Amino acid sequence: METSDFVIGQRWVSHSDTGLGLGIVTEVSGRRVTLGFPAADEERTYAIDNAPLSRIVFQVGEEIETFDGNTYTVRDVDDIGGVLMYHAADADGGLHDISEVKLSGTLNFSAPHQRLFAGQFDRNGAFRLRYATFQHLDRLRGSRAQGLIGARTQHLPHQIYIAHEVARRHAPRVLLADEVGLGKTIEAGLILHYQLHTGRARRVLVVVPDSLIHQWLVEMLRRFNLRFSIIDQARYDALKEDEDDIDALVNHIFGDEYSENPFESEQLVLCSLDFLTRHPGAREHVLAAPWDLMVVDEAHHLAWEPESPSPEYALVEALAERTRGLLLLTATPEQVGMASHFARLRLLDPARFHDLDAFRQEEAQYEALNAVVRRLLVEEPVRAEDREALRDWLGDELDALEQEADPRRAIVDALLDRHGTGRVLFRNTRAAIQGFPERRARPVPLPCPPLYDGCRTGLPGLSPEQDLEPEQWLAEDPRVAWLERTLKQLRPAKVVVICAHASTAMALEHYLQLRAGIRSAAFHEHLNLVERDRAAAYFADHEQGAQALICSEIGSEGRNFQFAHHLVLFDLPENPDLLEQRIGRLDRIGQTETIQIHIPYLEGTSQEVQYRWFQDGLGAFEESCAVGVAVMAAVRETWQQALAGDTGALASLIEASAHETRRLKAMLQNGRDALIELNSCRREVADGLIATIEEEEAGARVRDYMLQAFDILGVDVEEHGDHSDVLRPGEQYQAGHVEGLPDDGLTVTWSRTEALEREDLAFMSWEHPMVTGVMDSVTSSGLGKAALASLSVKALPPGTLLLEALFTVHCPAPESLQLTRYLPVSPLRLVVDMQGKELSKALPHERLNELCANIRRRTAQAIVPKIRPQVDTLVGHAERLAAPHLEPLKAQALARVEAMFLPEIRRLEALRQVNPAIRESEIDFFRDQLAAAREAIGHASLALEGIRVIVTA
Ligand SMILES: Nc1ncnc2c1ncn2[C@@H]1O[C@H](COP(=O)(O)OP(=O)(O)OP(=O)(O)O)[C@@H](O)[C@H]1O
Repeated sequence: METSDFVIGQRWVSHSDTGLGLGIVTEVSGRRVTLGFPAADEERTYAIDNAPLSRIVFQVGEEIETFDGNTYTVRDVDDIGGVLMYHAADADGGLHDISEVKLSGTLNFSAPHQRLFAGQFDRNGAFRLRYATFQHLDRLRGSRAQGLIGARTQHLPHQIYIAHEVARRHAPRVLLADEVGLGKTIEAGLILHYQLHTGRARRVLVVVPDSLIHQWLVEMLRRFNLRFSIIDQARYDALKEDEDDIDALVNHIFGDEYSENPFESEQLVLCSLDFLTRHPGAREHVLAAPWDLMVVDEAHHLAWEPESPSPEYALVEALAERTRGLLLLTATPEQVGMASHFARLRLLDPARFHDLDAFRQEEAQYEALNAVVRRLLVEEPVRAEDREALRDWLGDELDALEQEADPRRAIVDALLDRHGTGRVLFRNTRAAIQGFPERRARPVPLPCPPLYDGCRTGLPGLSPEQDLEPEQWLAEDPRVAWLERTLKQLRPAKVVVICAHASTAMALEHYLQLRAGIRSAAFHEHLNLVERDRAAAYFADHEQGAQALICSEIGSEGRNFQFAHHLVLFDLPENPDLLEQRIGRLDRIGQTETIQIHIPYLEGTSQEVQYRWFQDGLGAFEESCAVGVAVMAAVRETWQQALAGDTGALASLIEASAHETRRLKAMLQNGRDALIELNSCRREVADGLIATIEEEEAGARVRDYMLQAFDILGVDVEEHGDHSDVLRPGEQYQAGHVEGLPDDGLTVTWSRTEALEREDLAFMSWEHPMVTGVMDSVTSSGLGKAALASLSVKALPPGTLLLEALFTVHCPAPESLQLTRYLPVSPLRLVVDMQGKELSKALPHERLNELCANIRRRTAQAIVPKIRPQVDTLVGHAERLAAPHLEPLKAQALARVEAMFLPEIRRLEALRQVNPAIRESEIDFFRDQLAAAREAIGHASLALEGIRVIVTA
């Protein structure tokens, strides 16, 4: 009997809709046949003449599955009246007779030749796309640029360096402490993007102050295509409303207010620290949810004293213990003191930072350490006294480090880590980066009105309006009239006005808007998040927007106002780090002009003292002053006396502060800062990375690939500009393969430069979700897995069969091992003939693409059953020829795994010498990971991922 004659009970598959699974013939009537598809619970009727169906016949040695889930291996097949009877063995060798009627309705032809035999083959173009996809994946996964090419950002060396250095780590736990406005949010975004893109992390929690929620949300989406979900009170309120009465009753009985944990239902969560610490339910939920990576912005809020950690610190500590990756961001790490700074380092790496006193003593050694490190990097041979110092610092570990491929670098890294903050702290400064516009202080001394007679001095003198009615001070405080005048003079220039208190900001804004007719907006903690963002957006609007934004201190943190060049400090903060935060709103990447810092102060009051101290003692207006808090601690008493009105104290305050500033800066420059700088940006590495990224972006590789894919997947492309296109679903659109293409189309650019100028265009890079989605979809689906082509070349007689086979390395392993990092895709292409000769060099892929033609589907379907034995032989030849390629790939992967884990293990062993708190189990964790990875790599195999059967004509 011909296998194409339909008989009730036979199993067939639809090659136009493979998702239906394995069908069973239920009716044959006249010229029509009806099939049931149990897996899809569907029935379809076809015209017999052109039914897109292929008969499924399992061969001896193949595995079959029955509808009750049992599997068997076929030993023999009989045809009984057109319906097949399989004689098959179970796992114990017991033989069974199984009619094909009993076969499972789900069909999973993973092997390409099985797909071919089942009629599930594609055109040549799909096979080419599949091969191209594996090749690009392999190149991209092996590239140092991987994870760094998708962001809509400029390539700034200090950011690229940090992102690359941190994001590759198994457990990225660092303090990003660049000076204000140098792009810590962007660095964190790059690290997140990298970790998510490479599958190192899936669940991310970002914790920020209330006022920065929206900015983070927007920045992550527009720059990194990362869509975060905000969890706040509103989300909890909505949850409560959604719960029906029965839930409420159950929860009431079991004492659980919310049955759902919203932190578990989202992958990328953005949340305010304040909300988490205030809302006990949220606190419990966030701790119960698993996270791979956590980011805490403005981490200086995590105050800590040895006996009394703040609730914010305690919560972050609890989360930090449960989370592999942790990024803490602050421009002013020492704002609330040295102890808190140490405590944050401890959150990151408790094994290394376990003793505050020891940490303090280490700081005293930084100058000596720096001197040795510098010499080590440039001098040859190493001086005898330096060798001695190295032996002291590193002990026996020195011997192992000397065996490394680049021993000097390994020794320097170990020194920076074991005796500095090397691995965990990154800080870039304006001085090191250069190219920032200047900041100019414009003091405006004003007479103090009698109104403030009772509160000119001490801390109240910094904001004397606090205890008065707004009507009164608005009328009499000369800073108000000056502000009105100045804003009018500066019109239409945008001006950010910052004052310490919300009440001052509110009153001022009210006055400017209603009485002075100046378009302004207020930004303070009494506005809700939406109102704050509306105010910031109104201020940012170039044409219709506000001229002035009047902020309370919360506006001085994290926000981006670099489009403005004028800053008015309506009052001055107590803390020099807060001053730096305020100026940092304008002094940020993207600022194009000199920043004018207007400082109206009332003569003879605390305001004048504070102005003179900041200006003459610390020089903190015109330059970023990282030592401000340390100087403050040293001169605190004199500062308080000066604020209290003691003019003699003011002179000594300025002198002592200037002296201490110079001394600390010089000391840090030679010690701590120098060490941190060494570690924070290695320019030659950063430049190399940027060159690699730019090389990847140059040319039109990603566009060419996507055009190839769009052609197969039915997406219409219309040229839009030099680097941009409009994409629209076409008639043959295969929605399942293309993520995020709206029905009415999408305008995209393939150029980073254009993407930075035109935010309305989607930036298509190798890491855009649509591109990665297409690549994933091609490799994980059967698209292009099997193809049939004809070839006419004189050299080969007609009817000759060739096989172009594509293999990749497969290594099933728990996801947590992240083995794809070490074992690249490594696509292997072979071309074989029936004699088992390997012809890939003689017939390169591109040449075959030119020469091969598609075979009409009906003809192909008739050919396939006839050439089945030959195809099996060709596949056998290909597998035999491929096998020897596996071992070298495994060896390479093993070397990479060891290079990752062995230094990690050695480091913990070295740290344990000084820190008994490191448990053996912590070191065992890495040893176990290494052992598991070794074992998994041992089981890696080559898998046949695609075939093109070529028939010469
Ligand atoms: N590589 C980049 N390309 C384009 N814009 C950038 C880049 N890096 C930073 N920016 C922009 O510079 C500004 C400052 O960056 P960001 O907010 O990340 O700084 P920050 O160090 O977190 O600041 P702060 O200390 O105030 O929190 C932002 O407007 C950001 O969008």
